[in-house]
Amino acid sequence: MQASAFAPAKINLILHVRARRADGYHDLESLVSFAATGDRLTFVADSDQSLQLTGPMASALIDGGSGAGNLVTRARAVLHRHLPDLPAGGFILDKHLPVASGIGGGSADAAAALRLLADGAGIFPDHPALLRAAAEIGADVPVCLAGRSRVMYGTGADLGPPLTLPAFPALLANPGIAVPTPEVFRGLALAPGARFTPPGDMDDALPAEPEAWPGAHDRAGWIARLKAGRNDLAGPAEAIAPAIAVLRETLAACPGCLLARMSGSGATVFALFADDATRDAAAAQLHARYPEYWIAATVIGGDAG
Ligand SMILES: C[C@](O)(CO)[C@H](O)COP(=O)(O)OP(=O)(O)OC[C@H]1O[C@@H](n2ccc(N)nc2=O)[C@H](O)[C@@H]1O
Ligand SMILES: Nc1ncnc2c1ncn2[C@@H]1O[C@H](COP(=O)(O)OP(=O)(O)OP(=O)(O)O)[C@@H](O)[C@H]1O
Repeated sequence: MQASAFAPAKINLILHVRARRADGYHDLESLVSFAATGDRLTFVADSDQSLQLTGPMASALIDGGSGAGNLVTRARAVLHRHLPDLPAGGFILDKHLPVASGIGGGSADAAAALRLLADGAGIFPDHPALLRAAAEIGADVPVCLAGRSRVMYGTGADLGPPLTLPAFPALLANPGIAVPTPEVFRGLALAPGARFTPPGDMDDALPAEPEAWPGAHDRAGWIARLKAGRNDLAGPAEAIAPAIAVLRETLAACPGCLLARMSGSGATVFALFADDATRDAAAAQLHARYPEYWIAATVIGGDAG
């Protein structure tokens, strides 16, 4: 028996930092959505428990990525502690997303592994053991488990209800510069327990309820709402890697671009476009200017999450 699951890129459309906690982690509020671009994870029942890697980004993972440090292997080990009766088998990870790039590829892979193992064990994906395991594996794994657009709170374990966004033609672009997540958070320079002060000290709370957000077909409403938000990690990430700001500004200046913003702790920048034609023209322009960058023409929101 073989089963496969898509592991889509996670996009932080808005990411507001709230405070630095006593344990050093930062409380966040983030509107998260998903792209139609991602990795693919296949579970091969009854084969050995190995992890094989294929795909253009497989070599970006340390040690070939197939060791215990891979989040797919870790997901299995953590879930096994919660649910001892898991199906035997191995995984094949077809890796397409750039590693450590702010679009949660590892988290998406871990979430896909949890879904496949739960399915093989005849367990529903909303089983509490799955949610507990997800939160234990990493901050972005709970939101990746269902892969639906929603607001996430705290360090990622508290999730609002699913939201429906229009499907936006989009580009994802990564300059190939590693910006380590801990260093980006450190760049905020918040003391333990200190609150983050938003620009102008505005009330920028992100509501959870769908009624508080624009309707599923209100494209202009969504863009206005997204523009009113920020990614508070962009400043520190761009200080570490100024190429991110150049990329963001280049995308924002492309005809038809509605919004360009960094995702997560970077360095990937996403850009939403008015239509497929302007997106594809921007992709061609970007590729000509930065042939070494990873660029994916995709869709964010809609059916993709
Ligand atoms: C920035 C986001 O991508 C937003 O979706 C995530 O919160 C980051 O999630 P992640 O990559 O899974 O991060 P983790 O591996 O859990 O954390 C790496 C390091 O970043 C810092 N960190 C991370 C998340 C958070 N809310 N506050 C933090 O201060 C901590 O120093 C932590 O040790
Ligand atoms: N299957 C995997 N895919 C990607 N990274 C993995 C995987 N397994 C382990 N890792 C490790 O996890 C770390 C984070 O990788 P990932 O690609 O999820 O980061 P990210 O895109 O910055 O995520 P986030 O947006 O959650 O911060 C990297 O250091 C990487 O080596």
